[in-house]
Amino acid sequence: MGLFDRIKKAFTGKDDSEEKDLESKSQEETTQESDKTSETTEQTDETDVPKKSDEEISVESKVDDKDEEPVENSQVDEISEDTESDSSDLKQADETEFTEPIESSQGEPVSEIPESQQNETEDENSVEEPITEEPESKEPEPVDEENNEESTEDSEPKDDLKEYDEGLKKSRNSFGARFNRFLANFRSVDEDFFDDLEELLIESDVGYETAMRISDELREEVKLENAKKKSDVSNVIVKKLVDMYGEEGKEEDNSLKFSTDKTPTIFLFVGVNGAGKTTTVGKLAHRYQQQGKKVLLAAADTFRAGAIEQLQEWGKRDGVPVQASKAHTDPASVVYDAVERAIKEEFDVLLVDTAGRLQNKEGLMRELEKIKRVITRELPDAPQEVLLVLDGSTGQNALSQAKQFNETTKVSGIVLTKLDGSSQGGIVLAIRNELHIPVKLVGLGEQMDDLRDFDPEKFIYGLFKELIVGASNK
Ligand SMILES: Nc1nc2c(ncn2[C@@H]2O[C@H](COP(=O)(O)OP(=O)(O)OP(=O)(O)O)[C@@H](O)[C@H]2O)c(=O)[nH]1
Repeated sequence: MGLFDRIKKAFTGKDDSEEKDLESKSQEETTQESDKTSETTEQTDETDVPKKSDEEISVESKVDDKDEEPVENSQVDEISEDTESDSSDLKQADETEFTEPIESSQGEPVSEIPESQQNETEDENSVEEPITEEPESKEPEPVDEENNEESTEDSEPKDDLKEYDEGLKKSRNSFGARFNRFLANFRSVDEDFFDDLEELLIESDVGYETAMRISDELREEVKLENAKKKSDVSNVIVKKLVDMYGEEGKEEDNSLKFSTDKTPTIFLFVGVNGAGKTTTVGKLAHRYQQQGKKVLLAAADTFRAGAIEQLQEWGKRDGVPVQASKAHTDPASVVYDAVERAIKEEFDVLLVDTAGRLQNKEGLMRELEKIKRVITRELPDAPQEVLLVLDGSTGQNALSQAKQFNETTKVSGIVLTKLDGSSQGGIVLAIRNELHIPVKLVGLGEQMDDLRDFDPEKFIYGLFKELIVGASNK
């Protein structure tokens, strides 16, 4: 069973093949009924349906012809080579102070989907209905600074599925609206159909290569599945997207690696400034601290003014110590001190926050290499993870940043942040299909517990919910 059918079965209780069986059964029954009652008409050719409904669209013969398909390069977003200029756009975000209420309790993963949720999903709009903006979720009430501790204890843990569902609402609406506009324009599956489909996919950040691959494979599939109605075509497209994603990720291990002996586990966080490194370090420290682990943070961004204080602020909120030095100290020496301390004082986890920007790109990459060498010299199995933090809302820039970082600093996993924002979501498909670096964590908000282990099935459901469930309401 492909990923699409697995997700559909988990969330609606039935998969496509069962639906098709049901459909053909009911069609058979209807035919038998009409045979009995019909007094006159004898249908000689079963495929020749005399009256086509408005929705039906013909698959033209040229669908076959792959070579003739025009590929418009101009549709492809230019991928910026310069991470420093990418990051300058994000600079403003640095200034944000952490004034949000502190929420606590790491949500534990839920394996079962609550029944109430299943029923709810079955009532969702079908794909042919425009997906209207869902109402924004209610902002959490601000919490009085002095009462933080009390509310931390009282707050309910968020469950994973709900977090994915709520966190991906904007991305889902944006993809859904785009997809509906695309479907609304269609009358037939011809060359224009494939041009528009490629445009839709590229705009949704799935990446150029992936968009072309999906488009090519769909030519065959639309024919094979004999997709004529809009709902059939839509189903084939979403199924293809999801199944291809499942296929590409078969060998992928999304779990975080830990030290296998008594030595501390070290995670090194890299990425351009503003991507969300410090926030992710703060969120993860909170998680491990809540699990009873002894956590140390290292402030190895000694370049950006305010970066050390920002991490120290997180340390205070999390109740964990921060190894820091004065601004402009050699970051490798801060990391050396942190590793020594982590070993000596038997910390379980050391999280290292690094600079997102130096005078130039080469300098940054050299610095990251030096930090890694210092760690490995002290603890040969560390760092257990080099996590590249990418801002999910920067689309294709995130992909080019990942390529650059991976060339110089071997990245073991990706943290995709700000998926609760205006991300198109497709970047997750592009990362898997084009980079093959596993996404390990996702940021679904700014609060302390808005960091989740990446769960591909919940992510895909969160992103395509209406389209997957809608496909069962054909
Ligand atoms: N909505 C949302 N905002 C996030 C998320 N993760 C981080 N942010 C915000 O993004 C902004 C930048 O985050 P930082 O953690 O300072 O980024 P950084 O990579 O450490 O930046 P430098 O320290 O300059 O290298 C802050 O305002 C964070 O609150 C997320 O998952 N969702």
